[in-house]
Amino acid sequence: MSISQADQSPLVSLRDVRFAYGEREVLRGIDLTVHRGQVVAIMGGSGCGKTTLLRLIGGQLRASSGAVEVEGRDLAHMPRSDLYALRRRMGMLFQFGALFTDMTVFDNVAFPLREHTTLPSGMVRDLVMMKLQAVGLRGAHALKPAELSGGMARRVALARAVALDPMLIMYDEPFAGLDPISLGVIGRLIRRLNDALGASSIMVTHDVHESLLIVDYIYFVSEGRIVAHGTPDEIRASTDPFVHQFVHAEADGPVAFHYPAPPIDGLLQGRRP
Ligand SMILES: Nc1ncnc2c1ncn2[C@@H]1O[C@H](COP(=O)(O)OP(=O)(O)OP(=O)(O)O)[C@@H](O)[C@H]1O
Repeated sequence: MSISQADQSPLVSLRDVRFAYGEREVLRGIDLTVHRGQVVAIMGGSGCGKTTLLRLIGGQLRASSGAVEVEGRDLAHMPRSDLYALRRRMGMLFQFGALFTDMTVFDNVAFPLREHTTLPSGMVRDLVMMKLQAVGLRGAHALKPAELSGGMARRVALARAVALDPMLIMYDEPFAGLDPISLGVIGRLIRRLNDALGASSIMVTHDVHESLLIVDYIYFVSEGRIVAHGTPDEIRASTDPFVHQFVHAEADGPVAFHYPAPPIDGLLQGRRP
């Protein structure tokens, strides 16, 4: 990212954001910034609130307190019509990027264009083919999802997520279930599509190694709080125990491997808990 980009106001800014599902507080004061042009990763253990963060940024959920701003506008104070217009400029790739199984690859990618625009069919065709070309699957346009490998299906889901040329692309676990080669391909595509579209991207992921290769900045979330953040170089050099556990895939550390239990000694040799 160039210095001039960094100087601009952030595209996404969360300040002291709290959120609860009913009585259950999930986010407990989140501060997070995404600058224009950046690819940012949000990492953390299962259930720590990562997907909830994406939903807040996408305007599908409203913060209990604090501010969620996109392009400098607080989503909580935006008229509904403006929020819908804003959402159309966000691309989303949900967990496993489910495709419509009864539609061809072409129709899957064309879907958002047909839903949200009145473009003539010739232009829809050109746009779909350009997006499929960008993910290397123009030749697969007539196939059905069942005829694709997992990595190919994910690439189609990527093409669909960027069909409307979003300013912000959000990915929920884009690497889930992929083999190591497909994972590398998807990672590089996320970076390339971001840069080619002049967009910004946020991805929720467990894959720290792939993230370190492609992102500009990483936030670590634990128990609803940001516990560490930094550039890939800062994260690699970090001595923070939480970061260390993630980067070195250690089973135990601040994120416990064991569900809380009494010491095992008393359980062995036939003794009862
Ligand atoms: N609609 C809901 N109603 C009530 N609780 C919810 C709801 N959605 C999520 N939760 C709870 O909120 C917490 C955070 O969920 P979230 O999906 O944001 O976590 P996550 O970090 O994305 O998890 P994972 O990595 O496992 O997908 C979890 O404990 C979850 O059970």
